[in-house]
Amino acid sequence: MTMLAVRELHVHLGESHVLQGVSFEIREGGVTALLGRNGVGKTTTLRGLLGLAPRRGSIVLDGAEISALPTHEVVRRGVGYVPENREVFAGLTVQENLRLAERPGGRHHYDLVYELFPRLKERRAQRAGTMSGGEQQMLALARALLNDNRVLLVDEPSQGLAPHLVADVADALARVAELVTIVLVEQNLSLVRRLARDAVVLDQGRAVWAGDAGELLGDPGRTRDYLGVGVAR
Ligand SMILES: Nc1ncnc2c1ncn2[C@@H]1O[C@H](COP(=O)(O)OP(=O)(O)OP(=O)(O)O)[C@@H](O)[C@H]1O
Repeated sequence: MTMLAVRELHVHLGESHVLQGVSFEIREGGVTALLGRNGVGKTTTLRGLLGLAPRRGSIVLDGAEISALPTHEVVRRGVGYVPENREVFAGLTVQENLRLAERPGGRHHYDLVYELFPRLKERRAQRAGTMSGGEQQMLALARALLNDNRVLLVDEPSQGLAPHLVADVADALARVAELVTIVLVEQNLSLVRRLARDAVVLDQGRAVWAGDAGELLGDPGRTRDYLGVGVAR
């Protein structure tokens, strides 16, 4: 089943026509990677889906058109966002960060979050800013999982993390992907290889390839042409 269908999405930022008619579909469940060279518009696509960037085009979430909705309404319909750089409140405790993320009127899945991330439970009284980067990334994911989300948009979760922390974050994302559909922007192709079932590639303001992530990453020519890198190990 299709969870998210994007048709002819356009975003202008300042003078730049960054997204020039992006179209793709995200299947329900698992991880779809949104890939492409630096600056191609991956973050802008996530922000456009959320209404954080002014957009034009069609965005259908689970059968309902959401492209004209304001951000808070898109979020209320079950689209969670884990932005780049984690953005946790460093001076607040883990528990306070989670409490601030509670979406009014919905259910809050503390049991799920603490089961998935026992370290957050152990550290619930600790200030977020004193935790490791990997733990902060888990807190950022936990904030999105606390609410009833159908889709999580996760931007560069491995950025700036030491390799052993990347492995922890990958384990967490793999478990989260059993519960909710994930759209993942990620430069670390070994992480993409491990987690993603499907992939969409952006280039020059459009989606230029979509299909099986393993097929893309298993093809050195395509990986080089689309992503500007050598073969992912
Ligand atoms: N506020 C802005 N005004 C004008 N141009 C912008 C603005 N924000 C981003 N851009 C440009 O839009 C393009 C897309 O940026 P975006 O961050 O979406 O790319 P990305 O694919 O996520 O890149 P990266 O892999 O480097 O994170 C870039 O060329 C960027 O310079």
